Amino acid sequence: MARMIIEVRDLVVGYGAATALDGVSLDVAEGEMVALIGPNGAGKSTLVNTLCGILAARRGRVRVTGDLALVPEGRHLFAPLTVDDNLRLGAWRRRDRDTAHIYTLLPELGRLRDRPAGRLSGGEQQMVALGRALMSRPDVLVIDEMSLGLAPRVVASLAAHLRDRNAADGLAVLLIEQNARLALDLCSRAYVLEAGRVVAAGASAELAGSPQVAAAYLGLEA
Ligand SMILES: Nc1ncnc2c1ncn2[C@@H]1O[C@H](COP(=O)(O)OP(=O)(O)OP(=O)(O)O)[C@@H](O)[C@H]1O
Repeated sequence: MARMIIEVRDLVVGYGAATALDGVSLDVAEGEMVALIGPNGAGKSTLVNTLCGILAARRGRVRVTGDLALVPEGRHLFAPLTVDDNLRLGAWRRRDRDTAHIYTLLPELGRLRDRPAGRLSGGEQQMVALGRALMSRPDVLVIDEMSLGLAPRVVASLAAHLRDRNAADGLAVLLIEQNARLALDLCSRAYVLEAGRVVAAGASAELAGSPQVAAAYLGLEA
């Protein structure tokens, strides 16, 4: 059986009197690409912050076995620093901060390496955020709203890079997306989170074929 990289069991997380995650269980195995979809306010960011240790569980547990890197919503690049310097920051915990392999993996970044990150397009910035996360040579990437505000062509190219890293290096991915079509295309399994609870989970192909998911997330008639 594949080793689990992320294991979330019966997780309860809240803010003050409010409960944002109410008994969530979710797994990502080694080399697996898993999607988490859900509407605004479902609890997706709360889960990301709990996985990263920013928020504490009130009940249940979160276990991450291996190195996790986050591609955060909104990218959070250092605008005045060059692309190359932003990439280096992704390896701040490592002795090896050589960026050469990132330009091989993501060739689009090569011609941008000396440009300030703040003067790049949204798509270029997202590519830098992905490269920065890959700098730590993680076992699993948690990607929060990768496609937000980006043109379909850019999204397709980011998705192709993720597929390549998954196929070539066994990189596991937890893709948190409002773009359900992208998430279900790219990932083999998916969870649907609504109001802090997992309301559906399973193979992406099965979820995409379910009338409820199709109607709520894919814009198709139930
Ligand atoms: N700092 C906070 N204090 C109080 N309540 C919060 C806080 N952050 C989030 N919440 C609430 O927790 C619930 C889950 O929010 P969360 O941001 O995790 O959802 P989300 O799925 O990431 O939404 P979005 O897609 O809009 O980013 C929501 O009801 C939200 O209002």
